[in-house]
Amino acid sequence: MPEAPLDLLLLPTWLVPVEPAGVVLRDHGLGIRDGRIALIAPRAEALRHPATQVRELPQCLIAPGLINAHGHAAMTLLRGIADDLPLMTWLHDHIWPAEGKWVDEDFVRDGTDLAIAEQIKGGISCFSDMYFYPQTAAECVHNAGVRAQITVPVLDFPVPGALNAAEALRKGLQLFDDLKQHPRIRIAFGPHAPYTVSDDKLEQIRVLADELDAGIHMHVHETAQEVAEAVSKHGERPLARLARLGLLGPRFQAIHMTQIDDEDLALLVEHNCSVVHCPESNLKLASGFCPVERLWQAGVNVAIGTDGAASNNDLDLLGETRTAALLAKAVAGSATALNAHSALRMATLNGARALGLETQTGSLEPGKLADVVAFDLSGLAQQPIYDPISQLIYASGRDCVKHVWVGGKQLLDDGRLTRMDEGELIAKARAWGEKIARK
Ligand SMILES: CSC[C@H]1O[C@@H](n2cnc3c(O)ncnc32)[C@H](O)[C@@H]1O
Ligand SMILES: [Zn+2]
Repeated sequence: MPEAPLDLLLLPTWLVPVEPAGVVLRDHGLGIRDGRIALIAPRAEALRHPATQVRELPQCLIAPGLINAHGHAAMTLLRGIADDLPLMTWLHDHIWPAEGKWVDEDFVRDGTDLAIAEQIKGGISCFSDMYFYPQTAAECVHNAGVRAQITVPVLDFPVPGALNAAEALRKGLQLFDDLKQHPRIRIAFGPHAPYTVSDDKLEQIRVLADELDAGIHMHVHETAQEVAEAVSKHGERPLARLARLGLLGPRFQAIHMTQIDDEDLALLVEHNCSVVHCPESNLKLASGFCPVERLWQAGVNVAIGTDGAASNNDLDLLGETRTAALLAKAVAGSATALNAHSALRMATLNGARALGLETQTGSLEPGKLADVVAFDLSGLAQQPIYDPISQLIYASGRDCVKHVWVGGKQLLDDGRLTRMDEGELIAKARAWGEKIARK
């Protein structure tokens, strides 16, 4: 039977599949059919395949869509509200009071839409979210066409949208049920941090996550103070406590991990956990430095996240990847640590692996979902091009992002959002800013 035509054939100058590692294909085509990558072949061969639409992308590099493995999407509406403070002052004296006062479903809807738009414009095709009213965030993701892991937030105290952890889990389980067949949304558990979630709730989450084969996404070892306080209160480091409670495993996503001793590293390796590195949030809150090179050499899967816009203050994963590559060298004391190719892998395939999506996305391989970003490297600041990946990571900003496809659907076309109204998003964000600033 003759092959069905491709829906779309992309013809970039450079194609970076990420897997196999280190490969840059020049003058190749990528064909998309039914939302998946159907073909990767040299240009002349690719052109022999009938295609409904052919898109020439001269001087563009196509890569897997970037994956922001940790954030709090709706916090875009709190961007810049409390800068230049350490984590606990920032959280206790500013962020939690502001969230208590302002966060409702409308806040989450408008803030999440803003975050999704910013992320798509920055080449992000998939993100992880830990915030209140996860059902509202899921609606935003559904409508926007992007891919996401939405986590069910669990804390020991009342939060917007849930009077207690039992209510948060009840609503969360409903969300698991409602969205179990969703093609772009994966629900996971989001116990906030070891210092805000008690053992009984963590044990409950372990049982539920095992039953549902779900991810567990948690801030862990964000600061030295967190670890020191846990040791003095409970005589145990937080990661060791999580191991004792049975939470660690390949579905466990440890966010931050700026403090890692030999036993911590052994636990991460033994349980095959992922670490999500958020270098800019760690720098801004002076939280500490994640030893990325040490983790990488030990075989731990390290992904990258921006964290929320109130501690970063942008959702620019390309910029975050550059920061990660530069910081890894300083922390390791070695300029060979985390080269540009490895950094791009962290921002794509390792993110997919952390979120349990590595068979579906994170690299450009036939059969995978067509989550693709096209970066325009034709600008003055990118010349000359010896190694396009070096140019992308070390010399390019998110203004180079030209097109984004998620599951073969184009969400960004020549820098313009195809499904979201940028003017409306800006107007809503300004209205929130004015309302919050007045009080
Ligand atoms: C459970 S909803 C998310 C909760 O986490 C807060 N938050 C944002 N950034 C951080 C961070 O770096 N460490 C700890 N907690 C953080 C956010 O404001 C929400 O309250
Ligand atoms: Zn966070």
